[in-house]
Amino acid sequence: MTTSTEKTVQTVLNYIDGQWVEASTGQTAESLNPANVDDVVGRYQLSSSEDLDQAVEAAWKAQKEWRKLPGSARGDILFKAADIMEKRIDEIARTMTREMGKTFPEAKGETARGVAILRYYAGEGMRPVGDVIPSTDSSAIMFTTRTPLGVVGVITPWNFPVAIPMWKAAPALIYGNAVVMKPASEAAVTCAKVIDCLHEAGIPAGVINMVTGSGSVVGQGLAEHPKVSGITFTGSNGVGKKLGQLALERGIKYQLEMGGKNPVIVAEDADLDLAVDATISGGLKSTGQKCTATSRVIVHEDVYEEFREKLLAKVAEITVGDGLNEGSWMGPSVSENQLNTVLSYVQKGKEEGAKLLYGGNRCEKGANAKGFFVEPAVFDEVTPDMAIAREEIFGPVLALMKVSSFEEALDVANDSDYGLSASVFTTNISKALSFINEMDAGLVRINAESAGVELQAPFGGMKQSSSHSREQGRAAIEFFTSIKTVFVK
Ligand SMILES: NC(=O)C1=CN([C@@H]2O[C@H](COP(=O)(O)OP(=O)(O)OC[C@H]3O[C@@H](n4cnc5c(N)ncnc54)[C@H](OP(=O)(O)O)[C@@H]3O)[C@@H](O)[C@H]2O)C=CC1
Ligand SMILES: O=C(O)CCC(=O)C(=O)O
Repeated sequence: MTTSTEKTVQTVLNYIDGQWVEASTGQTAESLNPANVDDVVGRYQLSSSEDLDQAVEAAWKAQKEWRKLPGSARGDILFKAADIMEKRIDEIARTMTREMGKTFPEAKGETARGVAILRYYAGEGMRPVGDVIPSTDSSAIMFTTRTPLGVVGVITPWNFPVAIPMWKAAPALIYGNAVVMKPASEAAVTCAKVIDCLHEAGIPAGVINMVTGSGSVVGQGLAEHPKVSGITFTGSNGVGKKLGQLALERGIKYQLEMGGKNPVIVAEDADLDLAVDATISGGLKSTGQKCTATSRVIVHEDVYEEFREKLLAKVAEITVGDGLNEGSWMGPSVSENQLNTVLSYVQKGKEEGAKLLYGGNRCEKGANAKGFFVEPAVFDEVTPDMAIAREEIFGPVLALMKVSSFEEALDVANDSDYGLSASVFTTNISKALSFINEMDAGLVRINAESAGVELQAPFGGMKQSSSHSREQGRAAIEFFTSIKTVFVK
C-alpha cells in the first residue's frame, strides 16, 4: 500500500482495480500529527479526475460479477477482513491517534468497532431479504427482492477514520455494490490501512477502490460521475447539501449525515454525578469532534449550581496531551483550522455575553505547544440566541443554560436547526417518556451520554442533521439497495 519511504514517512497510494498506484498528477501532500506538527504521519496522493475515472470504471466492471456472488461468499471476504483488522488493531489505532489526534484507547475502541461492523455485515449475506406479499391472483406468487445500486461513492470525514468508512462500505459491499472511497485528507493514511485489510482478505479487484485528494476534485467528481449510482457522505452541512443537490440533479440516491448541536437535559431529579460524567464524556471525548457530541447543557434551576460546581471540578481534572501518552484524557483538535474554529467560537461566546467559567485557551506550554491543543471550555449564562448555542463548533466547548421547568428544557432543546442526538438525565419515568416523544432527534438517550452509536441500530438525524435516511444496522439495506417487486404466474 506504500511506495519506498523517505525516512520513516509512508507514502500512501491510491487503491484502484486491486492495485496500489500513484496518482497521475505525481503530486502528494503531507498528513501531519496534530499533536506534534514536526511528525509527518505520511503522504497521500493528490489525485485528479483521471484517477477517479479509472477507479469508477474498475468498480463498474467489477460490480457485474460481484453482485452475482452469493451473499455468503461476499460475507466470507468481510469476515476475513475483520480477522485481519483485528490482528492489526494496534497498528491501525496508533496511526489513527497520530493522524487525527484521538487518544489511543479511543482509537483502539473505534478500530474494534470497525471489526465488529465488518462481522455484522458479513452475517447480512446469510439473512433473509424481501417479503412474500399475497397477490389478488391466487395462481400467482408475488414477492420483493433487493437489487444493488451499482457503484457507490463513499465520502468520509476524519473524525471516525475507521468506523465511518466501514459502516458505509461494509453494507454497500455485502448488498452487491462496488465502492469508490474518498477519505478525508486528514485521515487518508489510516483509511488506507483499512482498505489494505480488505485487499489482504482477497476482495476481487475493482470491488473496492480508494482515491485520495481534494474534496472538490475527487469528492465532487464522484457525485458527478455518470457511472456512480449512489453517494453516501458524512461531514459538514455545506458540503453535504452541495452533494445532495448534485445527486438530485443526476437522479441518483444520496445519503447525508451532517452536523449536530446536541443537548443534554439535566432535570431536578437527576442523578447529578451520572449526569456530570456523561456530559463530560459526551461533550469532551475525542476533543468534542463527534457529530453526536454534547454541546448544550440545559439544567433545571433547582440543581443548576450544584451541577455546575461538580462539572467544573471534574473538567479541571482533564489532562490534555498527545493521545499516545498514557496520561492524556483529551487529545488535540484535528488541524490548525479546526483549532482556530474552536478559538473563534470561544471569543464569540465572550463577545455575546456568555461567561467563560473555565478553559478555552490554546495550550502553549511544554510539548503541547507543538500541537493544536485547546483547553476544554465551559460557558455559563448561555442563551438560546447565542452562536455557541446554535452553531456546530466541533470542539470541546460546553454551553450551560438554566431553565425553570422540564417543559422549558424541552423547548430549548428543540430550538435548534439540528436534530441528531439528545439525552436526558432524570429518575422520573413521565419526564423520560415526554422526552422520548417530544424531542426532535434521531437518537434519544435516557440517563446516557449523547454520543455512542451502536452498529446494529439505525443511526441518523432529523432536521438539518441528515438527509433523513438512516445508516447502520439493518436500516442500511434501505439505502444500498432498491426494492424490486416480482410477480410470477
Ligand atoms: N457530521 C460529522 O460527523 C462531521 C462534521 N464535520 C463538520 O464539518 C466541519 C468542517 O470539517 P471538514 O473536514 O472540512 O468537513 P467536510 O465536509 O469539508 O469534509 C468531509 C469530507 O468531504 C470531502 N469534501 C470536501 N469538500 C468537498 C466537496 N466540495 N465535494 C465533495 N466532497 C468534499 C472532504 O475531503 P477533504 O478532507 O479532502 O477536504 C472529506 O472527505 C467541522 O468543523 C464540523 O463542524 C466534520 C467532520 C465530520
Ligand atoms: O457517536 C458516535 O459513535 C458516532 C459519531 C458520528 O457518527 C460522527 O461524529 O460522525
